[in-house]
Amino acid sequence: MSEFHVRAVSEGEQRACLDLLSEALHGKPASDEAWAKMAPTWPAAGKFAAFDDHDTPVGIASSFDTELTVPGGQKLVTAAVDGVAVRADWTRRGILTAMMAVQLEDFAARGVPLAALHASEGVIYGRFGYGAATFCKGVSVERPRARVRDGVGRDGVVRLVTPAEAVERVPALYDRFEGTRPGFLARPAQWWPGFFDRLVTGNDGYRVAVHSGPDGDDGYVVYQTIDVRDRQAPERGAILDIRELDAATPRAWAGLWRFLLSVDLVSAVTGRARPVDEPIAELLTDPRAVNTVEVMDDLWLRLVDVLAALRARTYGTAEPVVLEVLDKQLPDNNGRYVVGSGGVERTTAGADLRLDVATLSSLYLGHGLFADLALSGRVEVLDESAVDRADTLFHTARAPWCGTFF
Ligand SMILES: CC(=O)SCCNC(=O)CCNC(=O)[C@H](O)C(C)(C)COP(=O)(O)OP(=O)(O)OC[C@H]1O[C@@H](n2cnc3c(N)ncnc32)[C@H](O)[C@@H]1OP(=O)(O)O
Repeated sequence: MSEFHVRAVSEGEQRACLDLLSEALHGKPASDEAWAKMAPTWPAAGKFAAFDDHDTPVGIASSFDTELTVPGGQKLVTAAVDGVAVRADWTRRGILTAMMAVQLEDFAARGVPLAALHASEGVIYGRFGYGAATFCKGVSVERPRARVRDGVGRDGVVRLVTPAEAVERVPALYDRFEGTRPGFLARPAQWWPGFFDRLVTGNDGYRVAVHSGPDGDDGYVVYQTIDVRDRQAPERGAILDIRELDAATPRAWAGLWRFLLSVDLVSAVTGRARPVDEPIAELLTDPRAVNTVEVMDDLWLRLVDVLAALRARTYGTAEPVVLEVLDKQLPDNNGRYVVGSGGVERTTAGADLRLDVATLSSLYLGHGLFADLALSGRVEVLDESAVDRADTLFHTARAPWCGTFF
């Protein structure tokens, strides 16, 4: 059987790695034209690959550095893992395991405290210390029933902008949203062309509307209408599907929703990746106009430097707890940590709760409860009274949400 070796990707090898990724995700190799556009956003830096005996890439693990907002508002450097694949004829031979090991060691050596990704399947990344840390919901709002409460969302102005204007304005606008929620991901310059620009300048009919309040532009929405009318049911109207909706203020948020629900010939406004606690029903006179159609994991997080990550976030008010953390891949993280409102230290005191790094990573941004994970055995309880304290310490007022695909 052929062997493989894992090493950093060199200049000139990126295109073969991208083709490998596209094929594993059942896409097509990039055309010369597509690659010319893509190349500047797909640098060799941050990429590790597995190569066969002929130095042909058979696995890829790519990432770029950005920042993630943690509870309390601090932004932590985060490796966003944006492309992982193994060629179909090389799977289940340990290539992903080997690439993850090299990648995590690289993050740790560079002092990157967090890593994050969106998982193609729920069973892949837990073994490497990642836990589902933010969730999102899919909603469908029945437009004929949806009346926005009087006086809400009327303070500003919403205007449709051209794709060129959206490409120019929205990145700066997006920077105004920093710190609004735990899980918020900064979008570096290399992110925009491949995701936002391609979407709004492409042929799928995406429209962009910008909200302006007293301090200027303060929110935007990207949406697409899908016309499902036919001769038998001309009254059905189109589906207006939200791809992104972000706002710097509650007023801008309400104004954008009021606008979306005012678009004519629309039967339903849908969104696939909204925050789980987005209060759409509260905006309407009939809360039953809103249907939650699914709740999905969103961002998977991995604490790479447990002490630095625990120290970076704030906590609720409760007596401290001692957490014992187990980390197979990065054993420097193994040990006990006393976590309290006043800060976090390593400790030799006895543990109250024992958990692996994937479980801690999924709780870190404020999603979920220690109590629930204790029920499933993912948190081992050594002191019963510590469970409530840990939940009070880690709770966040707003549900964590990422909202950026990469
Ligand atoms: C962040 C992102 O980019 S998400 C996108 C991830 N990529 C994809 O989904 C593309 C298609 N799939 C693939 O390319 C590959 O199957 C990968 C990358 C998911 C897995 O690569 P492999 O080299 O096969 O993984 P590896 O051999 O190291 O497996 C490690 C363990 O995980 C398990 N595993 C890996 N992938 C899967 C899977 N999709 N389903 C179930 N178990 C899996 C293996 O069985 C193995 O378990 P074991 O240690 O108990 O034997």
